Amino acid sequence: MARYPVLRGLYELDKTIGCGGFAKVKLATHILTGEKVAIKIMDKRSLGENLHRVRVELDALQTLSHHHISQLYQVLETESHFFLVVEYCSGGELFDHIVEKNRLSEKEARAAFRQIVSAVAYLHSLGFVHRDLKPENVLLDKDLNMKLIDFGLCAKPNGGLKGFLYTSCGSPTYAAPELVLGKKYLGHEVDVWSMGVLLYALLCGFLPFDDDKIDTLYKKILDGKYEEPSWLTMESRRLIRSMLQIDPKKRIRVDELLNHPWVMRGFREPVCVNNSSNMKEYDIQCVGLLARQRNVSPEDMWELLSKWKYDYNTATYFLMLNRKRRGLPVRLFGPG
Ligand SMILES: [NH3+]CCCOc1cc(-c2cn[nH]c2)ccc1C(=O)Nc1ccccc1
Repeated sequence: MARYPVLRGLYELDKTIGCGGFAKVKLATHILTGEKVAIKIMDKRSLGENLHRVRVELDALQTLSHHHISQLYQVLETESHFFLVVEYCSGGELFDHIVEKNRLSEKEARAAFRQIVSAVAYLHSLGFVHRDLKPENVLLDKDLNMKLIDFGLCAKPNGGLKGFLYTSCGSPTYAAPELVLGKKYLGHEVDVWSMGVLLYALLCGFLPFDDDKIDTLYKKILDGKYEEPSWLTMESRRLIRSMLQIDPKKRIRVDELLNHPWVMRGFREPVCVNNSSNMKEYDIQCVGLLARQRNVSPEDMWELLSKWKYDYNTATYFLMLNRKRRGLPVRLFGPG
């Protein structure tokens, strides 16, 4: 008997691939396409006052569509649970890749960092801030593309990016000084700080601020002093220093990162911001195939799909489109 009857006939659950505060993530197979997905399962009872965060995450994920952000495919809700069906990233966590390789070369770190900056700049351009950027929340797909995940702490300040935030959240190790001090802060500035910690981890293989005791860790963050290993080039040191500025007003901005000399080295183009994966465009082959499967006309199928309800049709369409874009044959299993 399926543990979650609502998924029966739609997804086949496999192993658990992640366990967080009030969510667990399981690997699953989308039955109609045979594609692997990740399903984030949240028990409403354990959510408590975090229930509003799920609404914020859903609002964000239903708006976002970017090559370097784990795509939302379907949302299911029962009396006791939320289920977020999202893009599976078979390459696992960036964190594990850094540990495995000890540290990345400047060239590898630059390629990864450009993709992360692209996703964060896109997020900010839509008025969202992530607030929990850390290597565990940057995953890799099978082509080693970066995929940002976990928008459970993201926020959409009402005043847009000028709007202050007050909730202290995210992981202390990557938290900006103003967050640690509990001051009001601007979300995009704390995301830049966290990206600085991320870049440092990519290039060094360890964290700039770390300590087992939380108050010593906070002191180190507020002091803003960290080791600069000998292998760091002057340009890398300068970029990291500009991101790990204690005073958020002195911190480099995301739009300055897009064409920063270090980010541009070896590349002709600045980081592309609206690298939207425009999954919501009409594809005659996928619409036709799904229409036949559902025994409706392509017009009626598109009429249904273009409401983007993030139901099983949305998931099936997005997954078919994914396969087609990877040059794989588009097919559906099952009757019809
Ligand atoms: N720290 C990551 C654990 C949870 O894993 C995911 C979470 C989301 C997610 C959560 N919220 N939004 C997206 C999307 C995908 C994955 C995933 O594919 N993880 C994984 C894959 C292979 C090996 C190990 C882990």
